This record gives sequence, C-alpha cells and structure tokens, in this order.
Amino acid sequence: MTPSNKPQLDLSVYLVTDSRMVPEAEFLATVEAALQGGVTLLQLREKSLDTAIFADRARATLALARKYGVPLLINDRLDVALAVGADGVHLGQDDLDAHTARALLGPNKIVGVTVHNIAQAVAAAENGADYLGTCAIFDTATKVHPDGFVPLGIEGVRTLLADMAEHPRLAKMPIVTIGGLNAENIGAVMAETANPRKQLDGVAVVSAIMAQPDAREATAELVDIVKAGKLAPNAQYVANADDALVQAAAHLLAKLRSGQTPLVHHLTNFVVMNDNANAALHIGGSPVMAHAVQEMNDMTGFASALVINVGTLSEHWIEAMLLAGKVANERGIPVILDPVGAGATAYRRETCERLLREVQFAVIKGNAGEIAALANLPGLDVEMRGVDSGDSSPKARIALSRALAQATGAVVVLTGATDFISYTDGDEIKTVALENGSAWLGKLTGTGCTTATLVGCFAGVAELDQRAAAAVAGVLSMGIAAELAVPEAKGPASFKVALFDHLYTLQPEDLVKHARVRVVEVGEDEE
Ligand SMILES: Cc1ncc(COP(=O)(O)OP(=O)(O)O)c(N)n1
Ligand SMILES: Cc1nc(C(=O)O)sc1CCOP(=O)(O)O
Repeated sequence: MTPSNKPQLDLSVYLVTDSRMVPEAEFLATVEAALQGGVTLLQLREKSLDTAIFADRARATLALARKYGVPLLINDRLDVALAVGADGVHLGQDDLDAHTARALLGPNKIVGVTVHNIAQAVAAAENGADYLGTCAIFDTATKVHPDGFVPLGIEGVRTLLADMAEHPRLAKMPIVTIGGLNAENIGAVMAETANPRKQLDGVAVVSAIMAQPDAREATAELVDIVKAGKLAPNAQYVANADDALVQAAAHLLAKLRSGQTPLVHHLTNFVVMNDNANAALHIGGSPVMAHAVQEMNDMTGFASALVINVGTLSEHWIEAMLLAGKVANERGIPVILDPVGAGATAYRRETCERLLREVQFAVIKGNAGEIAALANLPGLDVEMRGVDSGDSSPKARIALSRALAQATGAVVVLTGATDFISYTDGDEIKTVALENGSAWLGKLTGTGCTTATLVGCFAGVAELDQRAAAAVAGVLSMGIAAELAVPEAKGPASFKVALFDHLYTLQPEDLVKHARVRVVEVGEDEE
C-alpha cells in the first residue's frame, strides 16, 4: 500500500460513541443515523466491553462506516483496531504511545492523540500523530476525570491554538476539542478559540449525538454550525477588508512577476545587505547596493526606487544618502526611509532630521519606537492628540502613524504584531491594519529592513497614486511568505530558507487569498 491509501481525515463533526447512552439494540441504528446526518469521523469508544464483544461491535460499526465512507478509529485498543482492520486509533496520554502505534499500524492508518498542552502536542507530532484532540474543554458527565482535573476552557484551547500556529511541526496539524460540547456552544467555541492562523478543525462529541432523540437531526445541526464556524474567523477581514488596496497590491506583484524588473538602489546597512539583495531578487526586483557619493547621481538616476536605511551610518554615507534622495526627488523616483534605531543616538536623530528636512519620502517604515522618534524631531509639525508618550497601545500606534503621515505626506508603515499603514488620500488620512506575519520573523535579524526592500520593489512598479498599495504589498508579501514558511521550518535557519523560497514563489492570488487587512475607522478604540 502507498501513503495515498490513507483515509481522508475530516474532523468537522467527530462522533465518539458511548453505547451506555442508548439501549443495546439501538446502538448501530444510532450510529447509522449519525452517519446519515453527516458525521465526518467515527471513534468506537467502549470502556467496559470484553475484548471479543468489543471486536464484534467494531466489525459491525466498521461495516456501517464503510457504507458511508467515513473512517472508523478505535479508542485506546490497538489490538482491536488491528484485528478488525479499522482505520486507526485514538490514544490518550496513558495509553500505548503514538510512536509504537504508528510502527504497528504503518503509515496508512490514522493515529490521533489526546493532548493537554503544547509540549504533549509537539511530542505527539514527533511520534507520528495525524491529528490531536484536546482534553476536555468543559466539564462533562460523560467521562470521569481524575481528581484535580481542570478543563481547558476557551482560554486554554485558544492558547494551545496560538502556540500551535507558531510551531513549525504544529501549524498545520489538525485538531479538535471535546467535552461538554453541543449545538448551543460549539459556534462560540469555534469563534472564540480561533486566531487568524489557526482554528479548530472541528468538534468531537458524545452525548450531543448519542443521547439525542434524533441522532440524524442532531448531527445535521452540528454539521451546519461547524461549517459556518470554519468560515467565520476570517469573516471580519472579508467584511472589512480594504479590497481595493489588496487588489492593487496583487496587481503590483503581477507586474513584478510579469518581468518588469525595477532597479532598486539601496543605501542600506552592512548587516542586511546580502539578505535585502536576495529578497529584492526573489520578489522580482533588481537590487543594487551602492554607497559612494561619486556614483549617486548615475546610480539613483537609473533606479526605479531608492531605499535609505540608517542602520550603519558614517559621514560619507550620510552625504550619499542626501545626494541620492535629492536626485530621486528631482526625477520622481520614490524614496523609502527605514529609520533603524532612529531614537538610539543623537547622531541618528540628527541624520533623520536632516533626511526628513531635505528629502521627500514616499514611504517611511519603522517600528513604534522609530516612528515615535521621528515624530518627536524638531521641525516636524507632528500633532498627537490624546496620546501619551510611551503609550504602546494599538490606539497610540494608530495615532502615531497617522500623525507622521499627516506631517510628512509619506505613507507611514508602523510595524508590530499588527502593522498599521497610514496614508493621505486627498485631504483625508486613512489607516489600514495588517495582521499577517509570524513571531518567527523576530528570530531573524533584518526582517524589518527586508520589508523596506520589498516595499521599494513594489514602489518601483507603482504609479504615483499607488504608493499606499506598494507599502501594503511589501508588508503583505513578507507576512504571508512567513506564514507559508512556518510549517516547513525546523528552526530559525530553515525558516529563513523557506521564507526566501516563498518570497520567490509568491503569486498575486496568494496575496488576495491570505491577506488579513482591514480598514481602521478614525476614532476606533483598538484596545
Ligand atoms: C477526539 C477525542 N479526543 C479526546 C479523547 C479522550 O481520549 P483519552 O484521553 O484517551 O480518554 P478516553 O477516551 O480513553 O477516556 C477521545 N477519546 N477522543
Ligand atoms: C471521550 C471524552 N474525552 C474527554 C477528555 O477529557 O479527554 S471528555 C470525553 C467525553 C465527552 O463527552 P460529551 O461530548 O458527552 O461531553
């Protein structure tokens, strides 16, 4: 058998049986009704049957499962699963370990493992589990738990999903929760445990089907709720997404992919130079790193965009930056400023002040500290209403990006867990929030600088009125490539390789499909 013979796993509505909930003669009929109602996975769980009777019941249940094309797993008992040729097993932490079960069952059977925390989830994945089931989310009368057991609650499952989303081995690992679930609470459970990158793949239930007067109808109701719940987490983005900006960003990527190769002149720091050049190349730009004052006039003149990064400054470089910026401004070439560590030293502050005074920037990209340092520079008429200095709340960061956009006329990209991009649209300042990305980006040096490079590449193919879209495209490309890279990564080094591979293969439709962008309403309390 080849691995492709493995049954398809759909955890949406996972029925775990309990024959104590129905009269003996009605057990199979109840299971069949549930299958007719749309159960997607079946687990035979018998805690008190003798082995021979358990095996007989397993054979009969397997015949039904086959009739409806739904896989049947056996709870705890690998021997029974092997004896009847079931599709796999579900194992708890005190049962046979998943590694041994996998070795005995082979690659084409399904192994599910109950986990209580992220460490057990990692171990289960390493031992060959196909999916995870959490321990109980809520109290339930169906299973007697050991003294002191505390259900995970919504918060516990939410934390587990958030941790899984960040773990290379777990980002794509299917997961269900169980315990006290029914038609009244599963919608909220699905919605409230989800994060933008990971949600439950379904729910496992016993009494919500087995103990219902009409198992078929009860199942059908659960199926509808779970289906809706699986669509819902991204609904806020679909509903509020600034579609026009995302479409414009995708259009700019299409230009890069079609072979328009903008030359992007960088005056950037030593630490990131090579990575930035490769990122520019992979997204479809042509990088040049030139710092000599003597060639600024020519080099910037050839370029489609200029990126100025103040990470490793010297007198000679500052002179070159000012000259290149002025040449770019004269020729209508967009200039991107990355004010790395802007507030760290007087030298950097003074350099940024000179740059902002003498060069008109199309895009300024920095973290909250860097943007705040620019906003505090003398000579910039930045008006911050209702925000205290040192306030790092989303509300303060939105206000900061808007104020700097207003004062400079540049598109301001304020990076963080949520990136805020503010820009002027006629007289009005607009802000969008972008929520793509991964904490793994923080484990590599220079990913912020690389985002500025990407913005530079997009700005190099953008019209004058598409500079906000160019900023959105750069930030989205980095965030989405990172999300796609996480499942392939074993650690920071392999994450970096996967990240650059995904920058190379990223397509316009990926931006549209994965973008989590929403418009920030003025006055919106983001806390
Ligand atoms: C889908 C699913 N999730 C969790 C469990 C619980 O498994 P376990 O911890 O092995 O407890 P018992 O089922 O053996 O009581 C499950 N069975 N199914
Ligand atoms: C089978 C099972 N395992 C649990 C765990 O905590 O791992 S709770 C449970 C029973 C869930 O039954 P109901 O859907 O009727 O609440």
